Amino acid sequence: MRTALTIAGSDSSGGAGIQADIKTMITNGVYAMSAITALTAQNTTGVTGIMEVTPDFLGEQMDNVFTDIRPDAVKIGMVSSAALIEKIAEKLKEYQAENIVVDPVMVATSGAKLIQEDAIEALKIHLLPIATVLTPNIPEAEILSGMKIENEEAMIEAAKKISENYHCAVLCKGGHQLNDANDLLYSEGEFRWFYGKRIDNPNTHGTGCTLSSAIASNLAKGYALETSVERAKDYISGALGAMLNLGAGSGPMNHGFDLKSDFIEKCGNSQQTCENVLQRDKEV
Ligand SMILES: Nc1ncnc2c1ncn2[C@@H]1O[C@H](COP(=O)(O)OP(=O)(O)OP(=O)(O)O)[C@@H](O)[C@H]1O
Ligand SMILES: Cc1ncc(CO)c(N)n1
Repeated sequence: MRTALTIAGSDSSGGAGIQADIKTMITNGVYAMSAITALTAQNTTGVTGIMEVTPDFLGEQMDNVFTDIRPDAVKIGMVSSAALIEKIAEKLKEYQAENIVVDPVMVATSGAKLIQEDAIEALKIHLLPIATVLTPNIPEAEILSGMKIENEEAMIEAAKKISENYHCAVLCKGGHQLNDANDLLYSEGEFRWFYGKRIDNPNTHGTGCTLSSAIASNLAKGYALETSVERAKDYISGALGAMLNLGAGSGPMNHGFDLKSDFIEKCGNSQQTCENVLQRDKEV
């Protein structure tokens, strides 16, 4: 069985972070492991507290994982301090980790800040150059590129700039800001759009964590980057389209969505997408 490791923060309400990553990895057919960077006390309405682990303890978790069950892919989510980022980069290099997906988590869906200022610089210096693919949303891509993104042309320019500066592929997610859920992949000098129909669901807690973990799971299974992104888009459409409605704020998605019943009707996605997801389910 293929394996994946998530290095991220715990979300007590289970919709984002480590919990979303593990649910996604299991549903995408890989064995899931975790190295926790911080505990957060949060729910669908916001984050009330963050307790970080020490860099040494994070390193110890990674040592235990890599020296026993080697991950075929690694997903990195919330890492709030520069010292933790440096430790992750050191260990990933030491173990020559492959298929590294970096979700540069900066602000939660609820608006809470999840990264310290100096950590953004550390992210640029230490983590981006070893990433296989980086998955910023629009506000994160604006910070990493230093430019304003108000349309799809600017998205292309920013993704190209980040990719060239840090030598990694960049998937810039349109989900939050622009009209359609269209994401742009810039990789090795070429770009490709991944089109997604916007699903009218206000419960988007953990969409970024879920997408990046689904990409990592598919890379772990040996799919190429473009195919992994395609399959991850199908997965997020299914999980959002299942229309779970929990909590008083922006609620979590349903990872146990039932593809076989009313997926097409609820999700509203193309027949091709549904067939891709059904095929994926068969392989799992
Ligand atoms: N309403 C929606 N309908 C369809 N797809 C969506 C919707 N909202 C987000 N997505 C998709 O979900 C994925 C995650 O994108 P998003 O921009 O929401 O990430 P994020 O801002 O990093 O998430 P998070 O809030 O968890 O930090 C992308 O593929 C995006 O296109
Ligand atoms: C732990 C954690 N990671 C990431 C996010 C971003 O959605 C969140 N809300 N919480």
